[in-house]
Amino acid sequence: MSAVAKPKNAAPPAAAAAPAAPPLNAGTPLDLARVRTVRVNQPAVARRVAVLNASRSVKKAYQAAWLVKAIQCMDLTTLSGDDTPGRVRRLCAKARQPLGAELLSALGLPSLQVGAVCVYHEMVAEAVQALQGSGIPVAVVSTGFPAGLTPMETKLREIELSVAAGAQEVDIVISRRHALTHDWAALYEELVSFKKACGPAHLKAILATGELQTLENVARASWVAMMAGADFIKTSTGKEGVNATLDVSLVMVRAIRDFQAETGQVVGYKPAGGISSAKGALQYLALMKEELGPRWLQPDLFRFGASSLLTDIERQLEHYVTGHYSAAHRHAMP
Ligand SMILES: O=C[C@H](O)COP(=O)(O)O
Repeated sequence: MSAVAKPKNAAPPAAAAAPAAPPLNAGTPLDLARVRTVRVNQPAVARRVAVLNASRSVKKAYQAAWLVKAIQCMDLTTLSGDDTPGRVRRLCAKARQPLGAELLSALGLPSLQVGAVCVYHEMVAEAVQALQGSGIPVAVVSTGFPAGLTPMETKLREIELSVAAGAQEVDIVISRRHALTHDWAALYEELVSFKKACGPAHLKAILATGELQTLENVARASWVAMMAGADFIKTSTGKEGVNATLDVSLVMVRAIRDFQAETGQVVGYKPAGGISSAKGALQYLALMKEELGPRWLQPDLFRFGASSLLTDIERQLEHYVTGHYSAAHRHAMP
């Protein structure tokens, strides 16, 4: 990077002190009557999303501060069949230092790191070792990710092995058929078993919303997952035809809001899949702030699941401090 100077007339992004993390979600008994009352007003969702899409995004120092927040809330991810220990080590180095030293200093930040590193089970031990001493947790995708069509026994063993290898967060996939056939009791039981197998690790429930057919199914599956003790609800694996969208996100965050109002339990949110632009990330941050409040802009309650988003954020931040865009390949992910 060419010499970077702090832009004039612009405050540097502030590094806010982290609030105390909420306890794990204890869940509730399955309340089928409550699940069945969940409705989604689709025209209202479309109107709200249109407003979000039309909103002018924040500029200059405010935008830089929000993009730094997006990095802090990122599950930096590699989920490829050709992942290697070397790639995972490079990803972990990036997780520890997501921005170059010069850029970091120009932003006035003493340090910065991502929310977590997300990998397949076979890469957990490598990631745990590479992140030692950083405080960055390792998240693992599990339970037959991405389709979730392996035997239950295998799924539970997979969770146990990953937690034993040091994963602190487990991103499980639900059996979509339970939501598609409205067998909410089966979905609840499955998730309760996953939660038990996680022990002290956080359970992040991937609903694979692009395969659930209706927003009502998304809303009801969100409720069942939270009743079963999910600490986060997550949209997608990144492998479905349709991944994270603002529509499903609105439905899911409103379920989180209502669940908290009715039970007192605080649940996090993770949109994932296809979020690769800084502009898109800003829309999600605005959604979280407006729908759930600033507490959901902290990494213990909000994460982006993304494999390539950091590249664009880095470019935008470099533009903020230098006034120039660099080539995307200069910020390529490992
Ligand atoms: O959970 C994370 C997703 O798999 C990442 O999806 P992406 O590669 O489209 O960013």
